[in-house]
Amino acid sequence: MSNEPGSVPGRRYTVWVVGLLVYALAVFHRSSLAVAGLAATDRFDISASQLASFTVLQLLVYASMQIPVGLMVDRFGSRTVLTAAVTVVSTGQAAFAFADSYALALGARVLVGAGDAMTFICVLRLVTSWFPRRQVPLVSQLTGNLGQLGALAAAAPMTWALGHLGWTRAYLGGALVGLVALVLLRVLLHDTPTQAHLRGVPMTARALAASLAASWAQPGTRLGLWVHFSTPFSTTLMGLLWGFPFLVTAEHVSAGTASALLSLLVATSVGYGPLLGWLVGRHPWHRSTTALVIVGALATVWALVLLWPGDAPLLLLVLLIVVVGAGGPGSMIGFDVARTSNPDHRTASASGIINVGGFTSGLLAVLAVGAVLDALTPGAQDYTPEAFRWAMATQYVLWTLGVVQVLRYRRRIRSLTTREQVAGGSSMVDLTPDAR
Ligand SMILES: N[C@@H](Cc1c[nH]cn1)C(=O)NCC(=O)O
Repeated sequence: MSNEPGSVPGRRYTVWVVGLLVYALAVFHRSSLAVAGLAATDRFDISASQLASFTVLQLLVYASMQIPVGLMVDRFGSRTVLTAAVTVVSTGQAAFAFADSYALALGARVLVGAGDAMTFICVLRLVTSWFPRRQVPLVSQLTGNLGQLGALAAAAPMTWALGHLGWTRAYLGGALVGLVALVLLRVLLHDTPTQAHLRGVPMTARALAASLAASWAQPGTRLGLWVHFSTPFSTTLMGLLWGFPFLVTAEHVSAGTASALLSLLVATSVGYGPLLGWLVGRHPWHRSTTALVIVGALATVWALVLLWPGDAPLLLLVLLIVVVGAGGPGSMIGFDVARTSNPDHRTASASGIINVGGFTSGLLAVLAVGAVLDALTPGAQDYTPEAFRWAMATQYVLWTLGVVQVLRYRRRIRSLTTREQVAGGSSMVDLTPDAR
């Protein structure tokens, strides 16, 4: 019944918009270093790999917190965890504003990663509680995609703020937006149409482990994890760290064109939402096929760019960006598979398991590219186009692993469910010994 709150359409959208704004703010903080690389190198007197360590550490903290955060959301509800999220991310960003050493700045990025890690799963849980079941795939897609607008706010406006207001005021300004978000969420956001706070039952460590094991035992949770692993890392790689240097150094486009291409990446990523949300809601049996098509398109367009003799033409780079933009939205399919494979009281912890996938593959991709670049240009000041091509080609290792696992778990789930069951909104498998 909690999924059919038909009498509250107005409040439903208010809650969703507030949740979406808080998520977009988290994405803003997550991405706010992308345009500040040179300023950060100067301020903390650090090398390129120390600069990359900010992003790596942030992703590591994010990925490692997903399962505890999922359990926290199922136990304490989205409103409470979102309040903690905004407080922690804003404190981290304020600390980053005043940090004057590499060590302090790293500590601040840990807080930013931790607060960010607590946000998205809360908002997905709100969508499940407030929207009718049939609308959940589309609204979840729109949440993930529109939230990326936070990355756009972190591009040009942050460049302007850094240039005109200076480091401390630019980052502090971002942190202060958190106060507005806190007021909005305390006043307007309730966990469900009937409860301000949705509390799960207190559980012992043993019961928590059993609940996680039950989610993990569902083949749909594992399928969702591998869908989320395979689809988004190209987008992360390009959007968070290596996109700009790859386009400028390996493809010889100007800094302005590279910035425009990276803004296009965010814009296209937002644009895929309605199409994928509709496809997933309409053809749930083919969710994994949709994800595999996206991975196939990514692998193909990257092959064209990397094998192109000399610099790829601008049109091909635009195509690359448009296809890479589908990775983030494609990963949302993973959350949908996990949602329909688990009961409502485990939705958030199942989402936490899923979210580990894409942030682990993103982290591995960022590290692999850095490692190959360093190995192929030891001691060199500038990376060569050749080194960049080999570095970007490491993505094929992750795609191969992801596709093998997606095929494996989809075969399993398809042998244990029927098309009718999945079309009816459930891919949950009865795993009790009697049922097998
Ligand atoms: N894949 C993202 C969401 C997304 C949607 N479109 C582009 N990206 C995801 O898993 N998000 C989790 C988060 O915390 O951002």
